[in-house]
This record gives sequence, structure tokens and C-alpha cells, in this order.
Amino acid sequence: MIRQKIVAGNWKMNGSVESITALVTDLLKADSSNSEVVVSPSFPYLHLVSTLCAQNDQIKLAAQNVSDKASGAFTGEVSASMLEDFAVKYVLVGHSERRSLYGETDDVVALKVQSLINKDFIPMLCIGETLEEREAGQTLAVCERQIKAVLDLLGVEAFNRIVIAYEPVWAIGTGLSATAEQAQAVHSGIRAFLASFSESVAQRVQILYGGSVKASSSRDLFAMPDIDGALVGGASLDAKEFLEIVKAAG
Ligand SMILES: O=C(CO)COP(=O)(O)O
Repeated sequence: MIRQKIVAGNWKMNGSVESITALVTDLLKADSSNSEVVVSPSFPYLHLVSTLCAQNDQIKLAAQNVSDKASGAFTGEVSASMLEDFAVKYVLVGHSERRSLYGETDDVVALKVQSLINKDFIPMLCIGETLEEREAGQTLAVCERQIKAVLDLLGVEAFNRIVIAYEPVWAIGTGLSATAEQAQAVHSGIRAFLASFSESVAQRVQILYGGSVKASSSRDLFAMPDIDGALVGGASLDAKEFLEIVKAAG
């Protein structure tokens, strides 16, 4: 099955009105691409970026997080229905920084996925193992456990509306990318795991790789049969570098 590639930039907690306006302006100058290009600013800049991109269907918007609650006394949280007021298509869920720094459990992540699917957003479900887990041979078991929490709550068909981002924790922000072969091995393992529940869902689901993706490493990654794009952190803050990655995706 041909799956469209997605190249998504996770800007994390970076940027200002000035720098983001400049970055988006540069991205909008790029030639159109066969891949889907996504950018993920912090909440305060969603409106700015959606306004800047309004005349151009080339760039889709992702939020970096969402509350698992619908509304109410949850100071500092942002609900899925609030995101409906912006042109948001995707929402990152379960990023390793959320899991490790803010205590998000597999169960909370699954609830967030549920709140997004109920509102017709596409969750980008981030999964991945730590270095210790990799060295203990637990890479796939960890990824399967993180996916299973969502499967148990929502069933396999939900994955027709979910993008998976495999982001090994040891590769995030370290400059130490998984090799294309290492990433491919995990991606195909994730797809095989989903195939044990539904072959058609497994064939359809887009699995992105994230973790120190650079223009120089992206071509090899994208040549792999089960790598359907990238979730890019640091390199997505540089328009030239990010656009090189988009170009490598075809
Ligand atoms: O966490 C990431 C994307 O969500 C990856 O970050 P880096 O590309 O900076 O390693």
C-alpha cells in the first residue's frame, strides 16, 4: 500500500512572534510537495500560524498536547474543543518529554487520544524506548505496551485515525539518530503488532520516525518501506534544513 509521507516539525517550547513569522514565511516560499508538511507550535502561536498559512493549503497545523478532560477547573490545561477554534489537524500525544517530565502514563495518553478522536483530530501518538530499555532488549515490548493502552481503550479501528511516531528516547535531542535499519526494524515490528489485530489497519497506519532527524539522515530513513515520514525537533526550527527534509520525503 502507498502511504503518503508526513514531515512534521515539533517546535517544542521555542519561538516568538518574530521568529515564528519569519520561519513560516520561509516555509511558505517552498515548492509544493507530495508529502504532507506539518508544523507544531506552542499553543500561544497556533492562531498566528494558522493565520499565516490561511492562504496556503500546503502546511497543516499540529498542537503539541491536549488535556484528557473536556472542560472545567484544570488551570493551565487546553481542551480538545478549544483546539477546534483553530485550524488544527493533528495533535501530538504522549511525547517522551510529556511522559518523562510531566508524568503522563500510558493510560492518560490513551484518554487524550480518545478526547481527540471524539473531536475528529488526528492524534500523533508518540512511543519509544529509553536507552536502558533498548539495551535490555525491550524495545518492541515497550512500544507494544504503549500502543496496547490505546488499543484496550479504543480498539484497533481507532488506528485508522491515528498516526504513530516512533521516537526512541535516546535519540531525541542527542544528535544520535537511530540508523535507518534500526528504525525500520522497529517500524516493521510495530506494524506486525497491529497486524495481529487488523491487517488492513496495519497496512494503512502511517508510522513516522523521530529523534535527531537531519536533512543528511532523512533520505536513508525515507527509503525504508515502513518509515512513512518524520517528526523533526531541532532541525525543524531552521527553514532551510526542514525544507531539505521535506524534499527528501518526495
Ligand atoms: O522529539 C522530537 C520530535 O518530537 C525529536 O527531537 P530532535 O529532532 O530535536 O531530536
